[in-house]
Amino acid sequence: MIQLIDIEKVYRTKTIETVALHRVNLHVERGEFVSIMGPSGCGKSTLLNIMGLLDEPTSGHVAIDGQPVKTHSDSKLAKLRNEKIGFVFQSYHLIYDLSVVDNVELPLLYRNVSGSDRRKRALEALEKVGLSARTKHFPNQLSGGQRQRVAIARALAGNPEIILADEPTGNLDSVMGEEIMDILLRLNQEEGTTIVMVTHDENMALKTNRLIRFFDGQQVADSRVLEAQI
Ligand SMILES: Nc1ncnc2c1ncn2[C@@H]1O[C@H](COP(=O)(O)OP(=O)(O)OP(=O)(O)O)[C@@H](O)[C@H]1O
Repeated sequence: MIQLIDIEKVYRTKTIETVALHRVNLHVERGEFVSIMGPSGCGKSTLLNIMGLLDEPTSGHVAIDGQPVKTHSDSKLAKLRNEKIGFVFQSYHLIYDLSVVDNVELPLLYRNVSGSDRRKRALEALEKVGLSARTKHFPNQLSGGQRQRVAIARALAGNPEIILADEPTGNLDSVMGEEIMDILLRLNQEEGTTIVMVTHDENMALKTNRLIRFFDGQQVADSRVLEAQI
């Protein structure tokens, strides 16, 4: 589904060159729930941004459904991102002046979905995350776990094939973190959504079906490769 081939990412400033990713080869298959772990600064967010077509590698290439995206125009990349990928971030990235349902509708505005259809899909997405009773609230009237559920509903409203989640439980206590994890597991198991999740929490990572560890910009372990060797 998403293939990273020989990815290298180097950040250059006037004085420093940082190799954030080095020779990364990774194929995320449809239906997988992959967790990515590794110490701070090892390149996890950089990896997720490249997978999500938010950033370009310095060399190597990304393919979605077997199609290399290297030669795509910015507008074609944006369309692909909007149609296939949902993003969930540690700090929710909600718009605090908009109600819950308006936040969830937002990505559909860019897809020319009619107003009534937008509302219907947003309400369906909010139902999936158990927030039907909070649609008219504003984000600052919600708990952290509820805000993250709004962010997941926003990702779901676009009906994405893949969700990329960067430490989705990082700001939450363990009970709320478990709730978010249960929602993601349900989406993966019942709806077949492919999920790639960066996490610092080993317990969360162990619930997913593939765990990849990074260190200094390189993959150092992949549970799927280990299983294949046993
Ligand atoms: N825009 C940038 N400019 C320069 N260096 C950067 C930039 N973004 C990231 N880096 C560097 O690239 C490396 C990887 O960063 P990245 O944010 O991907 O790590 P991470 O594993 O997600 O870290 P954390 O767990 O702390 O979020 C780090 O050394 C970081 O300082």
